[in-house]
Amino acid sequence: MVEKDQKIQVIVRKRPLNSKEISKGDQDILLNTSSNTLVVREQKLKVDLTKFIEEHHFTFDGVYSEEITNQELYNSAIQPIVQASFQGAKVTCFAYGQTGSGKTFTMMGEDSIPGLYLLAANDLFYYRDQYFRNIKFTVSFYEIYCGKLHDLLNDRNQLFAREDAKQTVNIVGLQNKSADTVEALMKIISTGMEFRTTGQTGANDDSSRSHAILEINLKQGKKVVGKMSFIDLAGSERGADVSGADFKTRMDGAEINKSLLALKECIRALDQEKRHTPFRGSKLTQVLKDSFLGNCRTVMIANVSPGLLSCEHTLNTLRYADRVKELKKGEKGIKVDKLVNALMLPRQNANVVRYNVEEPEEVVPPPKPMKSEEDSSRLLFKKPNKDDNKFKSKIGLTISGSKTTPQNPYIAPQKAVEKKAPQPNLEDLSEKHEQLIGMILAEEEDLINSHRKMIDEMVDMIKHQMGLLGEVDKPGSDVDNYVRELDTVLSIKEDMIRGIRDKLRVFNDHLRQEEELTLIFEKNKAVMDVFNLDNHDDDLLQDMDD
Ligand SMILES: Nc1ncnc2c1ncn2[C@@H]1O[C@H](COP(=O)(O)OP(=O)(O)OP(=O)(O)O)[C@@H](O)[C@H]1O
Repeated sequence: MVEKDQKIQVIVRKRPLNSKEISKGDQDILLNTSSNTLVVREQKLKVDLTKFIEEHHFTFDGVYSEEITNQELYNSAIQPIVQASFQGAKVTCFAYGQTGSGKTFTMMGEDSIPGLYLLAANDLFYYRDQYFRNIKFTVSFYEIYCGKLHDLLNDRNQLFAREDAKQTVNIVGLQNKSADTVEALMKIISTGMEFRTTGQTGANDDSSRSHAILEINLKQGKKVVGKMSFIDLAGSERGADVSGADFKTRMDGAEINKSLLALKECIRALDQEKRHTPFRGSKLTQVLKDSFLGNCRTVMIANVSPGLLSCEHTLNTLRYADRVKELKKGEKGIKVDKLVNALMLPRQNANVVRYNVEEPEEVVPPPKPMKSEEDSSRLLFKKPNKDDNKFKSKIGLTISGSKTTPQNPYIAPQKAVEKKAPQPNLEDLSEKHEQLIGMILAEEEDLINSHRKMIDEMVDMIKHQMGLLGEVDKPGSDVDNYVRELDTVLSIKEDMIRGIRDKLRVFNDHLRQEEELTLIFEKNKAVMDVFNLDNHDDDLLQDMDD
């Protein structure tokens, strides 16, 4: 399916809908249109609440549907690089994607279904036994969690990456275990998997917050003559996890984000044969430096969930994978499907197509309101109190000389509405006003809580920075790490301040709007009261006319 000797391949693997998703009524929104193209059918709502589908078209080196087995995926995309590792190449296979998109299923397999680890192990030993009897295998397995290295084959001991004078990155103290049989190799891997981080919360899904790096070295004597690495990357959605509950979660999310961005940049640099590759951008790319230099081959598997409910994450994964490798000119033919062409639907941009949905679709969440615009449309008035006449005296009414009474007392005088949209129904608006007040109260509470939380996080941040300074002051310290962490801390600080400022601004805007609208309301109500009185109090109107 994919070209055998490409240096970099980016492929997509779609998993089937699972029973939970099916029982929730989730729908498959991914369409394999060919062996290397995929369409995401995103359901959206227009401002007028009509539904439409936006199609996003992608092209990769290979797109594997839910029917493709691990074995078929392996034969097509991974076996060629396993073979290349016997020709001196450093080969790397990345699994990228949202939590639950099938990375572990692909890498480890499940029950009696073998994953890529086992399939590759079988072949490594097979080729060795057939053609390269003098080669031995050693294995290391470690993870990067919160920017720190932990040895999965040695009790999760912390490890340190050091760059030597030749700028080779060495991981000091990393265990390298020999594996003489497939079974021994698999045993080492499953031991390492058990050590994968469960994090402070003890939740298993915390493994999705770490990158796991499995390296199988092909050795002739002491010399490494080839290398095969499998990298199970942190859940792609974790990078966006910067609004987490505490400073540590934010740091962690920011670190994952940074490492995934740096990885993308490094692979792009490799693809475009750039002279500079930004390895130092993250701990992940720093330790993988060797795998990006010289004779190397990389396969990135972007795992995606098929359901509508995962649409946003799926699009993020595909966009990331799409940018990892820009297919060369001519390779990226955009195929707009025939139905869409037949409908003469407008193309929004290179790979996005939209059309209306005729049948009512289910599960379409409404778009998030745009803060400034939407909120102002909710501007609300107090419920009119028919007995409340105090405005009459407060407001100087300017009603035209006529005594004609409007049919509907809720309509303000003609003069007032001439240049404006029709007047709102005061009953409705007063109800909405109550909602605005509710919103303001909730915003106030949120603002105060956020401020309190910011102060707590600032304290954590200061402690962290003191630790960082303590580390960098030590002789032979990891300055790259210091620079990266400082950068992360500062950007978290900026985000935090920006976040709270935004809340403050919105809160202030709402307060102001509420004041203005109450005033407008009072004027309207006063007018209304006058018209109500008109039926009963000719003397008053006469007074006002006068
Ligand atoms: N290709 C597939 N065929 C059948 N089932 C699959 C496939 N891919 C994934 N699944 C199922 O989907 C579920 C989630 O997959 P998996 O645990 O591999 O996701 P993950 O990306 O590794 O998530 P995490 O980051 O939480 O470890 C599992 O129950 C798995 O059995």
